[in-house]
Amino acid sequence: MNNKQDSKENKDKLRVYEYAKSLNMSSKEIITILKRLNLPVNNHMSVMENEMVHKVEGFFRDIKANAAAKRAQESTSSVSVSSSASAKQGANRTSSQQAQQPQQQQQERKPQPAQAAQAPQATQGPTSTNPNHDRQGPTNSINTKTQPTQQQSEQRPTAQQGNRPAQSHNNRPAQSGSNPNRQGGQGQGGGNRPSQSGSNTNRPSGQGGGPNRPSSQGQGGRPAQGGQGGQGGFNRPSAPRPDGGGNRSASAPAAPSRTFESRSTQAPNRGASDAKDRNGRSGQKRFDDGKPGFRGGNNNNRGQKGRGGRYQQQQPAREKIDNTPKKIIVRGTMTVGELAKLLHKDASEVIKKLIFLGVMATINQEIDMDAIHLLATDYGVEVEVKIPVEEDSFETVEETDEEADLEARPPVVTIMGHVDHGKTTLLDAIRKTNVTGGEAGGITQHIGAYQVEINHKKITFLDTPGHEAFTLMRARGAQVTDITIIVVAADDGIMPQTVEAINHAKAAGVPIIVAVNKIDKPEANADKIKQEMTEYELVPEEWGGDTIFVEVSAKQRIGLEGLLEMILLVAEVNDYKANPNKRARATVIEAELDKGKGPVARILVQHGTLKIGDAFVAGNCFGRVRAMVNDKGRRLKEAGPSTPIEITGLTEVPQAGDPFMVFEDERKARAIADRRSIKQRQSEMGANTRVTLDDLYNHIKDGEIKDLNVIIKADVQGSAEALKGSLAKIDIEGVRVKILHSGVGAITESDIILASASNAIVIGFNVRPDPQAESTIAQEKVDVRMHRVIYNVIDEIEQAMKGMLDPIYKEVVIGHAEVRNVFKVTKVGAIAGSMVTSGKMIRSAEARLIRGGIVVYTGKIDSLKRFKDDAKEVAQGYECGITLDRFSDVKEGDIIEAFVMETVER
Ligand SMILES: Nc1nc2c(ncn2[C@@H]2O[C@H](COP(=O)(O)OP(=O)(O)OP(=O)(O)O)[C@@H](O)[C@H]2O)c(=O)[nH]1
Repeated sequence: MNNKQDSKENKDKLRVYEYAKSLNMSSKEIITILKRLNLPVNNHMSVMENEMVHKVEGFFRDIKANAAAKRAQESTSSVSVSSSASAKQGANRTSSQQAQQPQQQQQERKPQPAQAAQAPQATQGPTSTNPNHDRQGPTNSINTKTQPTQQQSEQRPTAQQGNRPAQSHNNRPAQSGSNPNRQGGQGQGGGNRPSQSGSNTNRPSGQGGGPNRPSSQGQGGRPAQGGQGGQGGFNRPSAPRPDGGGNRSASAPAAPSRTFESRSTQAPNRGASDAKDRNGRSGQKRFDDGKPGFRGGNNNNRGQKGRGGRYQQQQPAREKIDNTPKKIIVRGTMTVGELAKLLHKDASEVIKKLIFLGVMATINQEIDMDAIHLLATDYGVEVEVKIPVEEDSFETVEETDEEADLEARPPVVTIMGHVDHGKTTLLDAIRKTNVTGGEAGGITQHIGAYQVEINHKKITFLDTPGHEAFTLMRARGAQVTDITIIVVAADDGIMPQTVEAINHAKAAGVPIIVAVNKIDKPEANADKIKQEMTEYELVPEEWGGDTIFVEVSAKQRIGLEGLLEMILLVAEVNDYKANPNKRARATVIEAELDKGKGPVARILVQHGTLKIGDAFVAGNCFGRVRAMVNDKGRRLKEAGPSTPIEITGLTEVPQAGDPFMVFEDERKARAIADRRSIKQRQSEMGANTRVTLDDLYNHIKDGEIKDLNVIIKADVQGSAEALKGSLAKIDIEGVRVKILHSGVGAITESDIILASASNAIVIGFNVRPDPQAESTIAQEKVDVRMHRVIYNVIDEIEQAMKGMLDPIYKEVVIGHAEVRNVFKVTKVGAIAGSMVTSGKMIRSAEARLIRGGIVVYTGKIDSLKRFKDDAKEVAQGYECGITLDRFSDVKEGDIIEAFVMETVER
C-alpha cells in the first residue's frame, strides 16, 4: 500500500528511481552520476529536477561523443574497446561473433542472455536504450550462476562479459564510469565504460570490468593491472575448469573468449589492451563474460573490488552454487529484507527485482502476499503459504479431529424460562444433587458453571440462567450450550419469555428439554403445559413428538435425577465428543478484575486440555495460566473438554463470550491479542456487517443470504400473527422470510440481542423499542423497522429483497436570512445582502425565497460570502451576501430559508 502511496506521490515529481527505470538503469547508477556531476541527491527517492535530467543527459552525450571519437581514432584496431560505444559494439560483435557459441549456450540456458548479448548493439545508443537487456542481463546472469557445467562456466565468462558489459556499458554508458565498480566488477561492464571509468577503472579492472571501462586508463596501467590481478584472481588456479572459472582462462589461452580469463586476465585485456591483444576476441569475450555472470560478475566485482585478482584467486568459491531455495514457506506478509533472506538474495537485488515487477519497496517495507508470490515465481521458487492468519481469528477456525482422537465429553446445559418459573431454584437444586461424593467438602465456587455427576457421567450446567445470557454469548460468536432446558411452571403456563426462550434455543439450533416445574403445587397442570407447548412445535414423546418433557419440583427436589438422566440421554444421542489431547480452546463465561487475584476469567474448556503454564489468548487479551480452580474450589493442574474453571494469569479482563485458545508461547499470544484488538477497532469503525433491509439485496445477490431472519413485535397477538402469515408468503429470488420470534409488547433488549446473534431484522408493529433496547440497537447495529400498516411492512420487505428500496429523504430547515439590500452585479446577477436571523446559511444548502409568506423560488444557494470572501457557512447574527442559482429577482424584505435533504431511517 505504501508503495501505491509512494507512487502516487511520485506522480508529480520525477524521482531518481523513476528516471533510472526509464533508462533501464539502477537508481544507484543514476545517483553515482549525479554525485559525479556534483548535483544534490540523497537516495533513489530524491527528486530529479529538470536541470539534473539535462545534466545527466549531457553527461551521456559527452560520453557517447568521446566514445565515438575514440572509436574513430582507433578504427584501425579491430576491437578497440576504448569507447563505450565501441565496447558495445564490441559486445555486439562479441556476442554475435565469438559469443555466438556462448550465446547459444546461454540462450539455451537462459533465453535472456542472448538478448543481453544483442542488447549491446542496441545499446549503442548511449543512453540506456535497451533497458531490457541490462536487466535481463542480470537476471540471466543469476540464472547462469546455477549452471555449473563447464560449458556454463565457459558461457559464463562469455555471458558475463557479454551481458554485463552490454548492460553496463550499453545502457549506462557514461555511468559505467561510476558504476564501473559494480558493473565493472561484473565483468565487462567496465570495458564499455570508457573513459570515465578512469577512476573506477581500478576497481573494475581488477574485476575485469576494469578493462572495459576506460579504455584510456584501462589500457593504461590499470587495465593491465586489472588484467593481471584479474588473471591471478580469475585464473584461480584451482579452477579446474578452464573455461568455467574466469581464471581458467589463464589456463586456456586458446579459449580466451569463453574463459573467465576474460575477466581476470582478460579483464585487463578487455581494457583497451585486451582489445588490442585479442582484439575481437577479447572484446567479445568481455561481453560474453559480462552477461552470464551478473552474479558471478558481481561477485567478482565485489571481490575484486580493491583486491583485483587476488580475491578472485581465492574465489573458486565464486562459482558458488546458486543457493536459491526451491521452496520457501511464507507465513504472511514480510519485509523485503526478510524475504531476501529467505530467498538467499541480497536485499538490493530483491528490491531491484521488485521494481521491475512494479513494486516499489524499501528493505524494511512490508510486502504483501501477491508481491511475495510474484517475486518468488520470478526466481522460480515455490511458495508454500502457511499463514497463521487463522490464528488471529482462531474462533472461526474449525479444527477437524480424527475420529479416533475424539472422546466423549460432558454435555453443556443452559436453563431458560420465564421469570419466576424456577430457573435459579432448579440450578441450585441440581447443584446440590451433585452425586460426586468425593468432591464434597470443597468450597463451592461460583465460576459461571458447574458440573454434576450422575451414573458416572458428568453434566456441565451454565450458571447464568436465561435466554438473554445465552443469546448474548451467541451474539458474540460463542456457542457453548449443547442442550437447553426450558423451565415452565406447571401452575402458570407458557409466558412471553417462555416463547422467547424457545425461539432463542431454536435459533441456535440447540436441542430442548422441557422441565415442567413446580409439580408439587396443587394447581400444577403438566398436561396443560404440554398442550400449550405443541403450539411451538414441542410435542411430547408420549404424544408422538420428539421433545422430552420432565416433570420436576425444584423446590421439593422431585424428578431431578430423571431430568439429569434425560440430559444424558440427549447427550448420548447427540454424541458430544472432543479431542482432549490437543491445545485447549475455550470460551470465557465470565471475567472480572479481582482485587487480590487480578484479572480472573471463568472459562469453559471446549476442546483439548488446558494446563497450568499454557500461554493463551482470550478475546483481545492474553496471558499464561497461573492457577486453575474448578467449581468445587479445587485447584487443578489441567482441565479437559466441558470443564468449567476459573483461571488467573491474564493481563487484562476479557469479555463474556470471548473465545479462548492456547498458543505456543506468550509472545505469540501477545502478538495475536494485539492484532485482534487492532482488528476489532478497525471493524468497529468499519461498516456495519449486519443485515439491513437497505443492503439486503446485495446480500441476496452475493448468495450470502438464503433466509431473511425476522423478529416481529406487535401491539396485539392478532397483528403479530397476521404479519407472520403475510411475511411467510414472500419468496423472492429464492429467499424466504424466516420468523425467528414474534411476540407482543415493546421491542426489548432481548429481541435486539437475538437479532444480533441471528443476523435478523426486527419489525415493530405499533410498538416502539424500550429504552434499554434503544441503546442496544445502536450498539449492535440492528435494523429495526417500525410500522403501523401491515401492507407497508410486506411492501418494504419485498422491495428490499428485490433491491429496490429507495432512500427516503426529508427536508431539514437549517436557517433563515432576511434580505436587507440587493446589489445587482453584471454577470453575477442579484446579490442579496442579508442578515442571518436564525440557524445558519450553508453554502451547499438548498434554499427557497419567501416573499410575504409565499414561496417564490426554490433552488440552490449559488454563492455565500462574508464581505468579499466565500464562506462555507454563516451563522445567525451575521451579515452575508447570497446569490441564488439562476434567480435574480430578489427584493429587500425577502426571506431566504436554507434547508438540506437528509436521508431518513425507515
Ligand atoms: N412450589 C414450588 N416453588 C418453586 C419451585 N421452583 C421454584 N419455586 C419458587 O418460585 C420462585 C421463583 O423461583 P426462581 O428460581 O427464583 O425463579 P427464576 O426463574 O430463577 O426467576 P428469575 O430469576 O426472576 O428469572 C421462588 O419463590 C421459588 O421458591 C418448585 O418446584 N415448587
